[in-house]
Amino acid sequence: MNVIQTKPGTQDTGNPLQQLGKFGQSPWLDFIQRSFIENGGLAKLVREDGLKGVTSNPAIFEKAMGHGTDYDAQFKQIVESGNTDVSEIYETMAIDDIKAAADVLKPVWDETKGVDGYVSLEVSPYLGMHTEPTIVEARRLWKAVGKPNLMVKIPGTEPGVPAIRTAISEGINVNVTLLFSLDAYKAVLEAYIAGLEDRKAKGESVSGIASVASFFVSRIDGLIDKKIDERVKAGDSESETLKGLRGKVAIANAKLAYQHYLDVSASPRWKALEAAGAAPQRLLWASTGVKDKAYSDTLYCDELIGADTVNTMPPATMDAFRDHGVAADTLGANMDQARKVLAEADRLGLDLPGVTAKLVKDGVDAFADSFDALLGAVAAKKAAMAGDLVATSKFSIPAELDGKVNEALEAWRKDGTVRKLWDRDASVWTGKDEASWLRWLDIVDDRIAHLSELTAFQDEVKAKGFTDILLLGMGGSSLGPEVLAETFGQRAGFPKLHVLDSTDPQQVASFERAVDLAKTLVIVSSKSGGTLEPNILKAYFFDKVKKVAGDKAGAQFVAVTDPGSHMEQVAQKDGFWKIFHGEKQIGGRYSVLSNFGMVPAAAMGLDLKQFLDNAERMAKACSAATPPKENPGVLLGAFLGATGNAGRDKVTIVASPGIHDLGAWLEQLLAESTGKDGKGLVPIDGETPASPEHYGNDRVFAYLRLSDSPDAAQDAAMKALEAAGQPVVLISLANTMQVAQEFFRWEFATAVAGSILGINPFDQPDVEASKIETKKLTDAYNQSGSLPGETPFATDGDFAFFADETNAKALGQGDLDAILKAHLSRAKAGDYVALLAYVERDASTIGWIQEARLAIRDALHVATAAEFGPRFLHSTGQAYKGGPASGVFLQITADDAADVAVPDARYTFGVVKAAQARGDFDVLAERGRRALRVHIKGDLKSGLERLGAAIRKAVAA
Ligand SMILES: O=C(CO)[C@@H](O)[C@H](O)[C@H](O)[C@H](O)COP(=O)(O)O
Ligand SMILES: O=C[C@H](O)COP(=O)(O)O
Repeated sequence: MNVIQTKPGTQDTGNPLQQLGKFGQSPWLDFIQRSFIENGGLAKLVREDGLKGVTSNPAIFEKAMGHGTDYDAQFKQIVESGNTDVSEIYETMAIDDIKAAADVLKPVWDETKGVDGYVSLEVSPYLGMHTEPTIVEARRLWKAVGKPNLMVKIPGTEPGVPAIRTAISEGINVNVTLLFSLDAYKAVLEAYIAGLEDRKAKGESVSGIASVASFFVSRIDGLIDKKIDERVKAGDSESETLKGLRGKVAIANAKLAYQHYLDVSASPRWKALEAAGAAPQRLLWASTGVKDKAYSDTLYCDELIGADTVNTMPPATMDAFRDHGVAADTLGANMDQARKVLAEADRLGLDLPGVTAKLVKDGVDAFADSFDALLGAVAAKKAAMAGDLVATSKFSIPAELDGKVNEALEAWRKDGTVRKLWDRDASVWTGKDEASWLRWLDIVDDRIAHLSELTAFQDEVKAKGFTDILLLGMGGSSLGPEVLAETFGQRAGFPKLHVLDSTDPQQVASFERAVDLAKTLVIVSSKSGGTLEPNILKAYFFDKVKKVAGDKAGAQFVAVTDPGSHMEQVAQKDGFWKIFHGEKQIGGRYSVLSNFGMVPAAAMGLDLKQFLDNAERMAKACSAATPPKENPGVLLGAFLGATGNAGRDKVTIVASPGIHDLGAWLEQLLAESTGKDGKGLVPIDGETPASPEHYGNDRVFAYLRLSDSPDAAQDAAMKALEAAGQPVVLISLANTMQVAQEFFRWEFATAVAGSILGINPFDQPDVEASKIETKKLTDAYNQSGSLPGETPFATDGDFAFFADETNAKALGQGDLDAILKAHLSRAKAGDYVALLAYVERDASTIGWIQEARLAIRDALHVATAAEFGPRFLHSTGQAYKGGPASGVFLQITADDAADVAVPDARYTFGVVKAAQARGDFDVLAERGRRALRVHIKGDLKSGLERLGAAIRKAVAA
């Protein structure tokens, strides 16, 4: 704005700007910028040119804040003062500008007794089409600025009109923006009058309330002239008349609006309000910068000067008008000519109503676009300033996919879907019950608010001197805690966390041996409280602890469960030390930042404040106000969703050794959330990365890299994959505490990907199916003392092979080698092979399954999953049964060397595990999946060795 210069010698006679006052028009400035206020530029205009007001809009703030360094100092201070989201940053800075400008203009307000001296601040452009939120926002801004010379800008759209009436009736000064048509203006003036009448009816004063109606000018000519030019170019027979209308329609339209103002001002209805002290709602000419260089640059000033009006001019227009504008009473003149112009425009079919309707819509959209750009710039600046305080993501996407990801991001921006998501709008997904599953969005704030309960528990656990914590749970209730245990290890002065999520009798016995039950805190973790595994595991360990602690066993038990669950009743009956509640509106796989993760985190001695602050940082980065391209959760979700839709549905997770277990948690989040209705993402965790030729074109790679201790081989492999054109997202965590950020980022991304894939990411229909089949089998066992008989379709020594009829037919009657060859050779490009082992999960079985899966991957170039039952049933099991039918499944069961009894039940852990394997297999078969079960009799170790050799042989060329 320092381009504005007062011409020497104009002070005495008054330059054109100064002369406007003589004709009853107030010049306002359509511009705001911090440096311009701070360097005295604004005050100078007031002092020297008689400037009487300032208007701002989202586009103006975008220009001010989105570029340059004016706001850097305050920006830094806000970012450093705590966790803020981008809209809070924008608003703090915008409100400070508005307040500062209001202070500069306050003397004008005083002198003119509230006629002039206003500064306008617009409600969020995202609200333009919603009445109630607009009212709420107008009240909020009015209060936040707290200056008598503020005007809140509200769009004069159909939904805006009732908001204007309410705001006026509440004594809020209103600048009505985005007015293009006479009809819209009439409705707005009516709302103003009705708002004042409402006050009067309530016995409240109507004086001291100010309003302007911002009627946009140049944009109308912009569209009409374009139509004219097209018609002329096409050789329209009325070309000459059409050309004569260029640059005339907008002014004629404005003149008619002014006539309406005059008519209404003379009406008895208005006179009554005026007598009671009401001020008129003046017409303000906006959009007065000339767009067509062929016109005089003061066109929309010179022609629109009249009493009781305002012209808000962009800086360049103000400079031009000061320099060579002509101040004269023009607005009421040549009315016949104006009417003629409009009649001609109508006759020639230029469709002014259609043009103004389009301009309203375009105007709302354009302000939203500007706001997106502004918030995007704020977000980018914030991210740069945060450095590695927030884990970063970098995408490497081949061109053909990049377009699809960008399309998804742009669609999310245009449709305001991030805001809809945060508004819990189920239409983001399938429009079913999704809104009831979104409490995870604000659970971090909730836990921070209740931090003292968790830290008190932490202190008590420490004081009690437990040596171990045994957490019993499945899926969402165990995998989050497992990440904590694996990532952070034992903390000084606190017990060691062990997570048991198996019904394998050997595994149960191993865990029992690993802890000193007299000094162990047992956390029973089940959201529903009805899941079979945690219930029988609780029964087992409660019995065992009773043996060492007698009646005081309950004092070593804590339950984490949803309010009113069966587990809560059990815990109450058995006198558990504590019961922590989960949130019913959070599904298990989204529960890690609720008590399901935070209670074990507290017990193991994690710094909860630091952990939750980290999670909050990411939650803020993913906020409703952060546009998709800067929103880490949306970026990742769009990447996963759009590439998934393009056939790259195997999400291959590679994580640095220090955070390796994140993959197990991610598997359940992605697979359970998206793998349904025959669609979805199939997570591939723990596959050691290989050179590019080992992969097909059905993959995307997510590399979670711990910057302080990366793995060189992983780095090299991922670089090679990027170079080979595989889509890769590199997520860099500065330290292990940032796993808290990844929990939130990936939850958000999964919800976004679910929307793009067109599924409900919050149900798990196919997990339930397996549970039902398992229950049938355990019920049968309880009645008869044995599981229903089954006959293998083939046997080979210690191996027995089971399958449904269709699979059995496809696999034939051969020996181990032949059957495995027949089965594994069914895996073609784009398929995946999943090994599902129902055996103890320990170093040696993990080593075995890894070796087997890598042999398959390297020979067949297909994705592989290496899973242990029953834990995967609460995780990837959903996608295997409900997701894309591209899986080839090899289920591995074995005789149990020793079984373990379940208290008060006829069945044993071994029976439960067998029922789970069979139940799941039945559902896989029923879904037409390619599935084979191989049962190992006798010694497990040698059986696995032989099976491994057969697998390698089967896939060898
Ligand atoms: O509405 C007001 C003032 O009330 C203005 O700030 C208004 O937004 C601006 O004049 C226009 O957006 C500028 O229009 P244009 O030059 O982009 O056509
Ligand atoms: O992912 C959730 C598992 O199916 C366990 O459910 P739960 O927490 O209700 O026991």
